Amino acid sequence: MLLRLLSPLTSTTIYTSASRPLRLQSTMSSVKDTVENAISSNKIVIFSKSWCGYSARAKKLFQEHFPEEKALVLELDERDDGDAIQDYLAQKTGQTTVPNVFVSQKQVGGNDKTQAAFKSGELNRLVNL
Ligand SMILES: N[C@@H](CCC(=O)N[C@@H](CS)C(=O)NCC(=O)O)C(=O)O
Repeated sequence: MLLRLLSPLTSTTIYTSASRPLRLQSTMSSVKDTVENAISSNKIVIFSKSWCGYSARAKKLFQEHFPEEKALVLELDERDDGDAIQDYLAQKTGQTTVPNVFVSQKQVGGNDKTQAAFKSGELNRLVNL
């Protein structure tokens, strides 16, 4: 990359290769916006995959125990930006798997942690913040 940029014979390559990071950058910032807006504008956000059993159990917990609260569910396998959202969440939270649950802007975690937070009363506390 550096050699290409320094070579006077590859000026067209300079433009081609320079446009790629710019496009990547704008994709990354719109994914960041998508995730951060979802979290800041919704009390309950579940980053999920439609075929995932752990995601299904987390979604069911909220439907059963907090039916009055409407959770925002993003099914990452059904979106073009799903992989990029998963990568961004990994960067943000250190968690690479779905579901990735947020309540009142706080990351709760995957299904196991969400079930544990429900049992301990922490989930109820966060929902009612
Ligand atoms: N212990 C985790 C397990 C989550 C898990 O294994 N999720 C799978 C999908 S069901 C996953 O994210 N696999 C990697 C992927 O789909 O990229 C939890 O309770 O949430």
